[in-house]
Amino acid sequence: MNDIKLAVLGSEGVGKSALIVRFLTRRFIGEYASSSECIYRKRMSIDGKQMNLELYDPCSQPCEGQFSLNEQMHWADGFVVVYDISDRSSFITAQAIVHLIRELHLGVTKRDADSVVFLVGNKQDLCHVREVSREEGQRLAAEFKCQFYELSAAEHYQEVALMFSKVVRNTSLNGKAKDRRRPSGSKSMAKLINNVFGKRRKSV
Ligand SMILES: Nc1nc2c(ncn2[C@@H]2O[C@H](COP(=O)(O)OP(=O)(O)OP(=O)(O)O)[C@@H](O)[C@H]2O)c(=O)[nH]1
Repeated sequence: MNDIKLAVLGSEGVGKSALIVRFLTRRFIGEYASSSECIYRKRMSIDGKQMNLELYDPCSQPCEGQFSLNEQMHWADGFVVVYDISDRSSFITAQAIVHLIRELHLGVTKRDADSVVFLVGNKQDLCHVREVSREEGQRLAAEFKCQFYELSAAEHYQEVALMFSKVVRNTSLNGKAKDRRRPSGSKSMAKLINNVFGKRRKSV
């Protein structure tokens, strides 16, 4: 599996764009337009293998032609679910998203119960106003079989890059395992859905 599609999900203002931009450009930019959704593209090498990565960054405000959550679930091979450690309500939203990802069944979407989900507590630099403990994050991740990270898009580049590289690697390995046991067809259906929705693409 050389084409990897990742959806970065979470409630408004948790730092989804900040994490993606940090990963793609190494920079932290304070403010990001949140009125449009984007698919960013990047070619990267993992274990000596070239990968075509697409990263979906949804917009929190309603915008034209927006992916519904269900469409996001169909589209993506792997998920990064983000919350803000200084905002409990964002943790509750992250919990609901992870639950939804795990709930949808094989056959309904291209994913199955084993799809790769990383749970990320962002804004670790705001730990003095923390509302969600690291242990709560770890517990949620363990319950839903996710990998767990606490990060700061504002302060960490290496950790953010490592996290994204791991999601890509794990998603690629997971896809290979699925390809071996899955009858052909579901992949082309996913591609069709992607073409029909014809998302705007950005290259960084
Ligand atoms: N202190 C701190 N602020 C951050 C961090 N990451 C993002 N922010 C800030 O949080 C705000 C929201 O960041 P965005 O990246 O736009 O969040 P988003 O989840 O993409 O938001 P929407 O596009 O509205 O859904 C901005 O003011 C960022 O500067 C972080 O790690 N630490």
